[in-house]
Amino acid sequence: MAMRITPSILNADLADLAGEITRIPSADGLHVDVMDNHFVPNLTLGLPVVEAIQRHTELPIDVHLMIDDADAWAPRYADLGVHTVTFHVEAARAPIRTAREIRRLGSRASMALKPATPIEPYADMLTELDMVLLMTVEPGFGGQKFLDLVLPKIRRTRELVKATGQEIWIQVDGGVSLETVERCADAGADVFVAGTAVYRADDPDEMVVALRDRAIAACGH
Ligand SMILES: O=C(CO)[C@H](O)[C@H](O)COP(=O)(O)O
Repeated sequence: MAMRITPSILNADLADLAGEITRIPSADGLHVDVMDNHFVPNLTLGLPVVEAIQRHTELPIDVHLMIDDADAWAPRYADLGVHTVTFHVEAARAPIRTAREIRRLGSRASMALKPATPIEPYADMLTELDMVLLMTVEPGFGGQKFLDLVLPKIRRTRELVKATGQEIWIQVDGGVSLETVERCADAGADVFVAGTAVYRADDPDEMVVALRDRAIAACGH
């Protein structure tokens, strides 16, 4: 199974995004956190900045919407032609319709769950998704401590994904580091968002490679 590292730019130098992106050529994608100061208590960037980032990288862009009214906004990001659009189930009134709309517009559809949101109620809609994002911190800020309590949910999600017979990626986001990546991979994750670990490293690209190597070594599924 492929293990993918998608660094989050949240902890990069946001005033030099174009430069920061060039520091991670080995990444499998670029994770862009969109926050609205309503769904989460933090504010980052929106459509115009994502559009600008697209002009500066060939990396697949993975937009993580931490915003209210996900049903209305998610298609606007898919319309930009990004690789993946992730919306939070807690912010969506019609998650199946929204996932279908993202796919119809040509992006991969992904749904995120906060640490306390269970996966079981959404088992039947997994086939509408290309990826499930399991938050391993409360969404809103980089640099938080990884929540071990999410590990059983990663295992359960892997079981449910296996049962679909489809290739649905499981992404983890928050506190992912050289210390925690193995636990996530062993539990069943295959896409890893890392912000602080990558952008606070002396050599961010070396850290991307090291994280992926550890994930591959620990993959227990
Ligand atoms: O979605 C996020 C916060 O809501 C970030 O992507 C995440 O926290 C990554 O940062 P770090 O690796 O520093 O935890």
